[in-house]
Amino acid sequence: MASAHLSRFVDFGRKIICVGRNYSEHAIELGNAIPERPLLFLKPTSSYVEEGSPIKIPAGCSSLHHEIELGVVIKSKCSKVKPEDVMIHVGGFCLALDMTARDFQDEAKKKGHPWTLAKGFDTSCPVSAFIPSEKIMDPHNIELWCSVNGVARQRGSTKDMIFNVPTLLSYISTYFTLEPGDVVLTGTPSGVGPVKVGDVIEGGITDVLTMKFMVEK
Ligand SMILES: O=C([O-])CC(=O)C(=O)O
Ligand SMILES: [Mg+2]
Repeated sequence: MASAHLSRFVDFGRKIICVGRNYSEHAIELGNAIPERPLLFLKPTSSYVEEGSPIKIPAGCSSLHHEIELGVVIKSKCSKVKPEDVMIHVGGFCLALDMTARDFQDEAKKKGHPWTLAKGFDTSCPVSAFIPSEKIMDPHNIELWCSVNGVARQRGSTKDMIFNVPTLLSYISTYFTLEPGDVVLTGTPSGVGPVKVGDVIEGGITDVLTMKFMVEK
């Protein structure tokens, strides 16, 4: 698929598959165990929001958290692929925020309920412009950062991922057929925290791109 088409992954993508607790320091900061296998959950594509539109706090949420993450954009259909064969299905990347209603998630965790509402509400997946693969020579050696109102909150390197991108994609493809335009969010480094109405969240991949979102009611 031509990357001009792939650049509109937000319009035609079918799935957003997210990985949880893929950085030890983040798992620890929320009091969670380090996973033995990738922890997966989904967001609906209706959760996408692009720059120029705001992030909206979901009804009843009193603790909306930012989680800055590297997104991997799939360019070709594949299923049950080995780690060594999977990267040819990657068309590029994006920067994303896995916006999380932490209070909803905490309640769901206590009750053993799914995270769907905590992670999948409208505007829970702000994304940057598409980044062609050529711009990221090594997805395991990039620096992600996130600030709120100009104050640094998160800074981490993708070299600290517990499961690297080929391992994640191979594992995911064992259970879900990956399709063009699908996006895999690869987990967040430490430093997650709350935002409120009027805040400005900025994120970046050092030397590659930045993005900015306002938080509204
Ligand atoms: O909510 C969480 O802590 C799990 C998650 O999405 C992440 O680690 O990126
Ligand atoms: Mg996350």
